[in-house]
Amino acid sequence: MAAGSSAVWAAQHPACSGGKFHHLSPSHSHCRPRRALQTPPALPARRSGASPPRASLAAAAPAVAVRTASEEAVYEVVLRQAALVEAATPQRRRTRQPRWAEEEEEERVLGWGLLGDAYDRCGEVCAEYAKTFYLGTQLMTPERRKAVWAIYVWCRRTDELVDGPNASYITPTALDRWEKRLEDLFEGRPYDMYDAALSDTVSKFPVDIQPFKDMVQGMRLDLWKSRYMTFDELYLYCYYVAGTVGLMTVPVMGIAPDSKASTESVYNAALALGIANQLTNILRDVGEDARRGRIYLPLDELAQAGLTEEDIFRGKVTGKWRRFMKGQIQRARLFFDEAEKGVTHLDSASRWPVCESLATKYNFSPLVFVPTRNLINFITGSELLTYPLFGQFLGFRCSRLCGCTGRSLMPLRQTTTTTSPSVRTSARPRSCCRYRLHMQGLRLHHEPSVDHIFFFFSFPNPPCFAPPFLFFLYIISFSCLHGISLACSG
Ligand SMILES: CC(C)=CCC/C(C)=C/CC/C(C)=C/CC/C(C)=C/[C@@H]1[C@@H](COP(=O)(O)OP(=O)(O)O)[C@]1(C)CC/C=C(\C)CC/C=C(\C)CCC=C(C)C
Repeated sequence: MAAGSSAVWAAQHPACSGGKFHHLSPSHSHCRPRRALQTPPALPARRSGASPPRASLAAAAPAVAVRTASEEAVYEVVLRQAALVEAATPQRRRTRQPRWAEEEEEERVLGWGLLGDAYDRCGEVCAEYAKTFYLGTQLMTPERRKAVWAIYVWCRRTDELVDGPNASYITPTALDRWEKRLEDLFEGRPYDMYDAALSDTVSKFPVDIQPFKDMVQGMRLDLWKSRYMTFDELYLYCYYVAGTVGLMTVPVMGIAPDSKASTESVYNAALALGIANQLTNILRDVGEDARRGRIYLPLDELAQAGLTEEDIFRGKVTGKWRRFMKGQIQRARLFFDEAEKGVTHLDSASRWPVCESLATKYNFSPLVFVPTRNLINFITGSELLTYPLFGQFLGFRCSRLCGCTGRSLMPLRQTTTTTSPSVRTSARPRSCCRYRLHMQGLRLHHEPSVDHIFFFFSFPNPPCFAPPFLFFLYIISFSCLHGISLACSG
């Protein structure tokens, strides 16, 4: 499990190491492993040293390699999902029937009727919200592609509950209802077309409900929690809202039949990719979050760096801030490293969209990818880490705004719940600009903005002296080669 940073944290808090639930208190009840997490069924025997991220951490903090409370809790879900997959596909390493035969059969089952329509609708949503990802899924077998679409749509809708146009009306009760609806669809009682597609998916693939429930739990946190005292707390949040995506999708994407890696290690990598992405988003959005009164940074580490909440709110860039951010970036990199190791063990037809997710974050033209890692490089290199605090103030917007439409994915019924003022003010603020534009019915295209300039800083030794078209080629080849080498290796 990705845990590099936690080991660093544990190294700084030796009294708290040892996997004890040392920091749990009533005020941090979300950190308490829930019953479902504590008693997973049929766990496979735990291999010693089976948690790769620990190894990657060992370099950073060789003395400590013990899971923290959150990591323990998440690890249980990983084991549980891995066990489910192992049980469902005992012969996964054997050769399969030819791909064309699989595809023909899948098309026959999914290609027509109401279910076919439901999946097509999911595909349309993906194509609208996540174009590059959608294109990547075209390389998957039809059944897998459609299943990943269905999962994507459920995640997007869940996220939209607290991040969409009706976020201020969402209460814990509304999230409880959403979770009940999830349970129903897992039991074959879908509520609408999108649910029907997911219901079909979970009946065909060995997907555990726990990561889905955990994502809802992450949305619950967002309703009331705006501070994270330690990285352990933040880690759990990142698992809830992003690490879960990896656990949901790998059972669908499949592990390469000839892979020698343990199922568990592939799941650890998948988890790491989600966490790496979320940490990157957090570092990118420090300024935007601060303007909403939120700090998704470990406050104890902030204090150790000699920084206060006030410094964040003031957007003051100092030597202390840069040093602090470098540490945070280093941590995100460890998670990316961990994720990268797992990609080659995925079924070859499923690797592309993952490589896209690993290698790209913002597409500022239909052709050009900017690697996610390079968002991290950019945060490190560009004007020495000032962007997360100032970028948003200066009005830089990410081109992830591309491709949004004014259509909400939520049924009206789900979003008209009334709420108390306190809940209303604490609803998650991210991407609200995007949704404000949604509300105004505007369609956003590639925003010409200063953030394009930043891409100059986002590559090692950028050829800033080159003519623009050479630079253009440089970007394409850098991103594509990285993606291709990942997808083809192994
Ligand atoms: C193949 C593939 C990439 C599948 C993932 C498809 C899928 C189901 C995506 C759901 C994404 C989603 C809508 C989640 C809701 C919560 C949320 C918003 C999480 C954040 C994502 C998106 O960031 P973005 O910046 O685009 O979002 P905002 O505009 O800020 O709202 C997250 C950061 C989570 C993204 C998680 C991943 C990319 C993890 C994917 C992991 C795998 C596919 C496993 C890979 C396997 C190995 C072995 C490495």
